Amino acid sequence: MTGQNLVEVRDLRVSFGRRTGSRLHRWTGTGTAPREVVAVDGVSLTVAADETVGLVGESGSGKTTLARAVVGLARPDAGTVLLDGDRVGPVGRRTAAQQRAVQMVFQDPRSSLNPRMSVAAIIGEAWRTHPVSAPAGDRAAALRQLLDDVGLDESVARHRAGELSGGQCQRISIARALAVKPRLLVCDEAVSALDVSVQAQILRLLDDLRRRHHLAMLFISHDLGVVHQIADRIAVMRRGVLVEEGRATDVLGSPRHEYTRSLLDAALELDTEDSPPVPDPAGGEPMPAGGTSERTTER
Ligand SMILES: Nc1ncnc2c1ncn2[C@@H]1O[C@H](COP(=O)(O)OP(=O)(O)OP(=O)(O)O)[C@@H](O)[C@H]1O
Repeated sequence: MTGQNLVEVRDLRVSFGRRTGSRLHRWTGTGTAPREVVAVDGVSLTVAADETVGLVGESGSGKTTLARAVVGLARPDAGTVLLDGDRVGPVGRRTAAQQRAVQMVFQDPRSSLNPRMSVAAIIGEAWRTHPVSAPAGDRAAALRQLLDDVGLDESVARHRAGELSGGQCQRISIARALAVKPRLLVCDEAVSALDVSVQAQILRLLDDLRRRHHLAMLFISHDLGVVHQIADRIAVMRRGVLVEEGRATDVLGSPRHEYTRSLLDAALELDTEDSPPVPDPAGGEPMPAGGTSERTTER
């Protein structure tokens, strides 16, 4: 560990369908796992405090599995995840402080929140799970502040999650993560399920929050246009392997790996009709944002 690295992943390997009986490696498709799938194959990656690392790659390249291992939701076959230089295991083996330090924001904000719970109850539950982060004094004021931080009116606190729009739900997911005062936010396709205009708002919010709260971020997306807007560094994954990694401007401006070039070409070829253009860091044609994302309307 280099001192300022908050998270360091070393030679991580995660596979599925190998260890039968392991709940963490249970096949989640239909029928039985046909064969071993090596989702993450010897990946090393660091995220420094205050840094946003974008993790890109096509569907199935292993991004989510790597993220889940960082959060502690997937158990590696080999390799290590270090947090502040200390080796950390899966969730059950992490200290409360280690669990609190790494929070995840998922792709589908609606399914990651209980639709019957009020926003106040959702945040209250986060504080109950991690009491050390719960406000010592006025909880209502702390809740108002949290909602204000994510750009929501205090009246939202009374609403059930099921009554909110997709964009509002994602703001609540972010507020729930922030409530426990994490140091790393792992965002897994956190804007992919949102309408393009809402995507831009949530991206701005995340960028603003990470600066104000001095957060590090691992931002996962298959959409280079989106990652370009937020990442300081970009890591490119293909078939479980990290093929390229570097400063965002370098990776996007002069990609070294053929696969990165093909991702860039695909992004530039997309129909940009409803996507706000993103300036090309190399000074060339603008890159579309949100072009390859699934899109749903907010409600
Ligand atoms: N629970 C699981 N059981 C078996 N195989 C899995 C499981 N989760 C992921 N995989 C496999 O691991 C590989 C990597 O999947 P992963 O979801 O990590 O990729 P990804 O890059 O995040 O893709 P996507 O963007 O589509 O989510 C894929 O081949 C996938 O089918």
